[in-house]
Amino acid sequence: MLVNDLKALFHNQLDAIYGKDEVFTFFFMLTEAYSNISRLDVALDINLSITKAEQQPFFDALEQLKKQQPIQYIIGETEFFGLPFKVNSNTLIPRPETEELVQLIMDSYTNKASVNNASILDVGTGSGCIAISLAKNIAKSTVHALDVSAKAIQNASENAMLNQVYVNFLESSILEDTTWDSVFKDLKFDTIVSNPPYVRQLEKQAMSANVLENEPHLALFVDDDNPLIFYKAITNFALKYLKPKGELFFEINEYLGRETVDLLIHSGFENVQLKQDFFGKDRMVFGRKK
Ligand SMILES: C[S@@+](CC[C@H](N)C(=O)[O-])C[C@H]1O[C@@H](n2cnc3c(N)ncnc32)[C@H](O)[C@@H]1O
Repeated sequence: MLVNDLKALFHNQLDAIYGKDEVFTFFFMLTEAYSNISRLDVALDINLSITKAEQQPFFDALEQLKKQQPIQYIIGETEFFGLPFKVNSNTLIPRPETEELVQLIMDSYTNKASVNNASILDVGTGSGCIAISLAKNIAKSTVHALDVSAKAIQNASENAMLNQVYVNFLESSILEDTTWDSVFKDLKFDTIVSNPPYVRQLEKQAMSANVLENEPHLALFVDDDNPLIFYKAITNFALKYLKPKGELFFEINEYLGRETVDLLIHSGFENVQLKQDFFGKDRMVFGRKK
């Protein structure tokens, strides 16, 4: 079959669901993942063809796309901070906003030449995207990462191997403060970072079906009556386990910026700042322990 005919079939069956541009992107993500054919190859060689055996994964992907399954879960891999990450339905698909959070932490280390052998903790690591990106990019750092989900820890461990970095993964709930001493023993951190669950139930109706029906709810949702539950627990944790002058970084719900800033200020953090993401939405809050 000609690759161009296969591409036409994708447009034919999916344009009405996703729009032409998105289908174009999906198709090339699939050709690169399944047959190592680049966009340029397709554009330059209109007679390029693939065998019957090579076609099958494309037909399977087409069916999954029709059901609005995320392309990253279909391919089983995505890119974050320039690195490859395996993803599956047990882990949130890493978002570009979270790359901005990682960049913020990287910048903080550029300004902190005095910190050697930085000790970093990522709470709610999921695919490990934050922890692994920091381990890869901050020289001589020791990175620890926590998640309540054993399947997420499994996925994150595979990603650490894939990216050839060491991360100390811990399976535990940050909400159970009685376990902290046994899990963390005498560890103290220069940086604690978290992108915890922060979507309220009341925001569900504004979410797209492919997120709601495919991504793990454990990673997404909090109760409407206590939307900052993770931020409160992690802030208390940071008061105990951050070194003096250590920093706490959060990705936040765009509608709860003021409340998260107040939480850090009332907990005694200094230099507390709210930062917007690329789209101009309140997305990051950070502060320094006294
Ligand atoms: C929004 S996802 C973030 C995943 C990843 N860090 C990222 O930025 O893509 C939140 C993560 O918190 C984890 N989580 C949920 N409840 C938790 C708890 N009580 N203790 C620790 N982790 C928890 C979920 O399993 C999920 O992996």
